[in-house]
Amino acid sequence: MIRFDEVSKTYSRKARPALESISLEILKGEFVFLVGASGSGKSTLIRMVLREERPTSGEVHVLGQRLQALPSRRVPFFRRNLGVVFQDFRLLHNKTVYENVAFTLQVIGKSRGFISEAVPDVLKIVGLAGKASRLPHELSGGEQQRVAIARAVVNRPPILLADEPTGNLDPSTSAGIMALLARINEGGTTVVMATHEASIVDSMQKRVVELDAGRIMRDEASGSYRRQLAAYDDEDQDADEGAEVRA
Ligand SMILES: Nc1ncnc2c1ncn2[C@@H]1O[C@H](COP(=O)(O)OP(=O)(O)OP(=O)(O)O)[C@@H](O)[C@H]1O
Repeated sequence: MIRFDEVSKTYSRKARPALESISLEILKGEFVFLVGASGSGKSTLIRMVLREERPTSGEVHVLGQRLQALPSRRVPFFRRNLGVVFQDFRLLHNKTVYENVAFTLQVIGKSRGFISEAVPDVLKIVGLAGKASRLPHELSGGEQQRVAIARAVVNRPPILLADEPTGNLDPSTSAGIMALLARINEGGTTVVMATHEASIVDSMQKRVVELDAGRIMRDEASGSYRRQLAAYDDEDQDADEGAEVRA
């Protein structure tokens, strides 16, 4: 689904690389958390999947396509396969909930008949069936994020990318958004989500890829926000525990 082969990205020659020799494979149907300190490269990695950024070296493959080989004119078509959700929702403020979701389908040329079925269906899935004619400012933050998710998945993309989707929400609203993302994932959509929120990662027990200064320092199939100490039986245990407490 998504493959990074030795990918490095340096934004400017003076800066240290934002990503350094990243090799990573994400399979169909996985739910993957990207975690790591601010500036560790999570958003850069997501932008590379979208082909908003290109690697300085290495190769990115998404849905069987080598992105470096993709001509610019084909990028918009390629992006139809990717739903994207951000921390700040990015809704069209002068359009209703219905229109926000329908707009995505209009842009890609879907028929009126298709739109009039698909939009109510997806609004039901995200729990907003009764709020189709509201404007974004008439909704709570959690509801606005549900509209953004509806818009991202209405065309049933195989991949959903979420960059800190709960960053502006309180914990109970975030839990609802996570339940929704989990349900979308159970429907077969591959989900890649960058987050700083330990409690969310800990509660889901999904794959965790941790970045540190542009490198992968941990990739666990079912992990927590922080590395869990293994039950060592050698004498290094005390030293390791000390390091963990300081971290
Ligand atoms: N467009 C850009 N131009 C120059 N440098 C950039 C650009 N975008 C990111 N960087 C740098 O690349 C590094 C990684 O940034 P990135 O935004 O990918 O990290 P992040 O893990 O998503 O951080 P955060 O959690 O704060 O969103 C940082 O050092 C950042 O300053």
